[in-house]
Amino acid sequence: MTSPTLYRATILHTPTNPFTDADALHAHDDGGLLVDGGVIRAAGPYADLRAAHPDVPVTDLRGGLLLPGFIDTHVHYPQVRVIGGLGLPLLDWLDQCALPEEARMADVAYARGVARDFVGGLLEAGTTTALVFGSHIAGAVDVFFEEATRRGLRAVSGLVVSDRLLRDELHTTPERAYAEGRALTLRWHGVGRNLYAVTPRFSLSASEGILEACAALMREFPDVRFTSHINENGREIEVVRDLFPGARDYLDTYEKAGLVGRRSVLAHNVWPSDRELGVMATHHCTAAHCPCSNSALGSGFFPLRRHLDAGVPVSLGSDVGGGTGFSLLKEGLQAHFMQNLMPDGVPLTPTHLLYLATLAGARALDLDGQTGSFEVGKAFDAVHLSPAPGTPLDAVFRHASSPERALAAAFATGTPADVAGVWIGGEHVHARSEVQAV
Ligand SMILES: Nc1nc2[nH]cnc2c(=O)[nH]1
Ligand SMILES: [Zn+2]
Repeated sequence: MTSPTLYRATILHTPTNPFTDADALHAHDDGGLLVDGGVIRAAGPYADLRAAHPDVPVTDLRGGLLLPGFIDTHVHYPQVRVIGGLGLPLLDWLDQCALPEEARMADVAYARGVARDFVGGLLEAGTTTALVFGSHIAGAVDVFFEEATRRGLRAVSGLVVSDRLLRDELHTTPERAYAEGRALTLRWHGVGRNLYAVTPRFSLSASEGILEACAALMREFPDVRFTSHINENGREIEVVRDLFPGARDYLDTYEKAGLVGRRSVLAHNVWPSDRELGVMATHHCTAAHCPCSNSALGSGFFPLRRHLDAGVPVSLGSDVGGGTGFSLLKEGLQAHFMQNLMPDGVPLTPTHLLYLATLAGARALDLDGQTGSFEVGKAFDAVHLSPAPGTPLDAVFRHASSPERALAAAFATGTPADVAGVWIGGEHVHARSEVQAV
């Protein structure tokens, strides 16, 4: 475990939900966090903490912003190398870009390289916890958890299962899905920072039999998480309707199997019915909003206001590789743009964006007792944004009239190049390599 450290920085976090609490943003120009054993033991003005703990070594992070580590609630590990397949709608993009690459994960050596690229990409973007769509290949899921463990990421992931309409190499059977999922759960769930997520790809590629196998796993391991896709694209929704003639709607395909609960995260939900929103709210099931992906694949505008009015929790996802990169700053900005462009959009402030990128994700994963904000008793999961001198963001930071103004600029123009350091459970898991001036 790490020794006690006092972090000094401009600190911002949202210990509550700004969609329901006008005072959700907590900002300290010269704040302090006392961290011991990876856990935040005290928080407040730096001067007060220094006076109370005069002998503890100080890590001075002034000149930037210290935020809770970002929480990406929808991202695909095998797709990191196919980011950028722009201009195709979902089902064509899957056929032409994503699925051929996902089939390559049968080669474990290849999967190892992909896992390194993927976990490195998350950490460099400031993501400290991620709900990760694993691979259809069990060996490649092991490789992912090994790499997440090596780098210290908080990973929630599992075997992706499908038994129709993808490619033969990616199909399994309900029996094998259950057996491999069970073995992976026993190997990884609750081991270190890892948690297991039962993950049927989407109802289009999942028979009732395989959804039932997923449900059997969840009954056996009631604290695993559940994730899948829903209501992303018009054509996809039509096919699901044809495949499940007895279902009331898309959500019903998961609901009938007993897969919708407070530890369920459904990605996209661009085209929900009122019934679906009502059921998601009743079960505290989260919608993971992936605005860059929705734009890149032309999926549509996420009806955030309808989700909020119905009481459905919403978090953010990068959806790499349908999405365009790992930065949740960029996802926040794109969410803001899209709401601005909608007739009934929700005006999103920097405080909303910070919440969506942090505590909302922790709540979606039922990890808000451990991460998502800087409250005493939580793990020290943090991202230090400190732009390189001479960049426009550096100029804004140096002249910002308030921490909130600097936060707005971080969402507007920040990138992984501005992530100077990342901590998970008090461990310094990423430090930006400084480019030498020539
Ligand atoms: N965006 C996205 N949607 C999906 N629906 C089923 N699989 C996928 C995927 O890989 N990406
Ligand atoms: Zn996805």
